[in-house]
Amino acid sequence: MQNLATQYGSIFYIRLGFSNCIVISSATMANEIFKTHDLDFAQHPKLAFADEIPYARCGFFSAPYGDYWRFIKKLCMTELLSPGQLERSRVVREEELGRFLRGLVESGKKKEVVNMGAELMKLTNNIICTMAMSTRCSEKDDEADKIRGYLKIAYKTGSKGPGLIGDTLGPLSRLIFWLYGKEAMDNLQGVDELLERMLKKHEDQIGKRECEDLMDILLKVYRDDKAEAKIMSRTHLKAFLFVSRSTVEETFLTFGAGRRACPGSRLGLIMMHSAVATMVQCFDWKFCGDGHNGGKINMEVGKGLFIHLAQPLICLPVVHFNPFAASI
Ligand code: HEM
Repeated sequence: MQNLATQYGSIFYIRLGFSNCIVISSATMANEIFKTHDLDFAQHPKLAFADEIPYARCGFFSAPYGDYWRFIKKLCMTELLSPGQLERSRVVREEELGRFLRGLVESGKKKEVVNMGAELMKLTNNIICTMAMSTRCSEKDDEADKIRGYLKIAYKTGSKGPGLIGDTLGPLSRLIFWLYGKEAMDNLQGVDELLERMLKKHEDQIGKRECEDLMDILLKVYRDDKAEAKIMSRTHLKAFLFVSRSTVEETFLTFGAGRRACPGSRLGLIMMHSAVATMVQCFDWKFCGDGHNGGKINMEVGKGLFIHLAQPLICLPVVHFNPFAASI
């Protein structure tokens, strides 16, 4: 895209399969799109199999710009991801970060290399799952294992076809759905049953939990008799909880902009800053990966829905400040 922009300028039109796209690459144009014409671009393209796959239209990202989207956005900004809720869930992040740090210190002491992508993914998943439903994704219990399994399959099948957005595939989408649709549907059926069980468990414990998680807050809203809350069905509720993960992209609009900008940007930055600060403050890093260029990190991007390195980032943490020294 960058090469094309150098050739064709800061605004150009491109066809991706059957989809029409406009690529913008200047601050002035971005301002024009996200401020002056924000409303015209507030509609996200729907997922390729939105009509077949349950949840596809009920999630936040794929929700059409309208009453439900406005309601969930308000709920995010005032409750779920509000500064107050982020402050209340600080202890969750501290605990998980401590666990992450302890693991790295142990690996450093044993001179064991670490797959950083996998460790950071585990850290983020654990934080988000605990904040959302008081369940750690990497615990050895049944539910956590299942969540991890479903997410893995969702990413895998999503990157093959069902996760495609817009009408990129045109009439071919029927063929792709025939190939991969069943896998996606079976997986979502499993997610649905699991979330239903977890919702029931949470419903039984309403008012008993000391620190409310996102599922508690959503359930309270769902059970509220006021008209606005009725927009939310049980499927909406589950779609919202089947949270998407994000990786960090280094652009000026990392979190998008305008009304569809990322509502989790504050939480994303908090998690990223504290993880990076911990890694820099406590360790020197020795890069040990294979498949890289003369000892340099290979920045080639892997295939899939989210931006990630094609080759795993394998490093040896060399401890230079051990915060647990007194207790270990
Ligand atoms: C560093 C981490 C993150 C990055 C780089 C990121 C980036 C983005 C981007 C680029 C968008 C699309 C904006 C657009 O379409 O214009 C987005 C949307 C979204 N993000 Fe994030 N995000 C991050 C973390 C999070 C977190 C932690 C959450 C929630 C827990 C979250 C929830 C969402 C939701 C719900 C949307 C859809 C908003 C809508 O459609 O109105 N994100 N994010």
